[in-house]
Amino acid sequence: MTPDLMQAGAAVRRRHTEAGGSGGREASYGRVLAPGQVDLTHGAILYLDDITVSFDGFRALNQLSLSIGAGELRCIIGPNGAGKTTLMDVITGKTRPDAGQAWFGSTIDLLRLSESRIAQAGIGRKFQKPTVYEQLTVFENLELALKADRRVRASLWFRLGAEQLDRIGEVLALIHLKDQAQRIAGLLSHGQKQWLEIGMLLMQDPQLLLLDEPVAGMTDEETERTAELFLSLQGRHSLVVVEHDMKFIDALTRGSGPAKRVTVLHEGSVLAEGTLAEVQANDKVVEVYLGR
Ligand SMILES: Nc1ncnc2c1ncn2[C@@H]1O[C@H](COP(=O)(O)OP(=O)(O)OP(=O)(O)O)[C@@H](O)[C@H]1O
Repeated sequence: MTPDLMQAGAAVRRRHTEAGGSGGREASYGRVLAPGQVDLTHGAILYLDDITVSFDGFRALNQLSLSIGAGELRCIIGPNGAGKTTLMDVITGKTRPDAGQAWFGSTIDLLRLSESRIAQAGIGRKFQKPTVYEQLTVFENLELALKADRRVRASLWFRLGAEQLDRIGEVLALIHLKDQAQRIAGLLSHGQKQWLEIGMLLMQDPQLLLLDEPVAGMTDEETERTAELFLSLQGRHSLVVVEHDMKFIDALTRGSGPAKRVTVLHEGSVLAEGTLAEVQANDKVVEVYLGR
């Protein structure tokens, strides 16, 4: 972690202690119980510092440090075995690192939380394969995702109100499935199933979305529409997209809004970071990845 961010984080925790909280890691843990409250005072939604993960002595992640800004859309690329999936696993609590720190905002210590707490805190993950409920309609899938949200369950006793119906309508429009709301999900194309699953994640309004190879198996047109969808989400959500498809990365990083950064992983560490053009022009990147 950069010294200024470390100091800033420590100051926030100190202020909390002085205000009567328990302070330190316990304070971070306590904050997770108030969903939706991620401290973005310092601009970063995710901060990983010096993360190492070993499997039988092999370092899948090797002192990896990474910072994602609030509202940012970040692409992560890297050759097979670079550590991309392991990185996602650390962020979501599936894999515990041997060393390092992982913060969600300035105050939520991810290494202290279970996988389900991390999801509740506002980190949603989309795996490569869509896992929608094939027998249910598109609408019912979204409805179920909404009901899986503890906040909604507690307040609505499982009955959808106007606000929730509006939210489902909004997400249906975002994922280009408004006309398909009553269609059985099993009949959707592969790309549409992927969008539906992204929609299901969106129903829970995660602040950080992790997307693992979201366009694998999509047609060119579906890939293009997925890029549009992600670009429309930036700002409201922060997105980390792991992808091999360079055309898709190109579409994402060319889109409107602030310049998008691409991070290149290699052998468990960050090899390069910059705009797509910058990393493509980087000799080390060409050697280990793009030139293969
Ligand atoms: N549970 C595990 N046990 C042993 N080795 C593992 C385990 N998980 C990952 N690895 C190894 O760690 C390295 C990084 O794997 P990881 O799956 O994170 O890479 P990746 O960048 O996602 O690769 P790909 O693009 O092929 O999905 C690989 O060499 C992999 O074989």
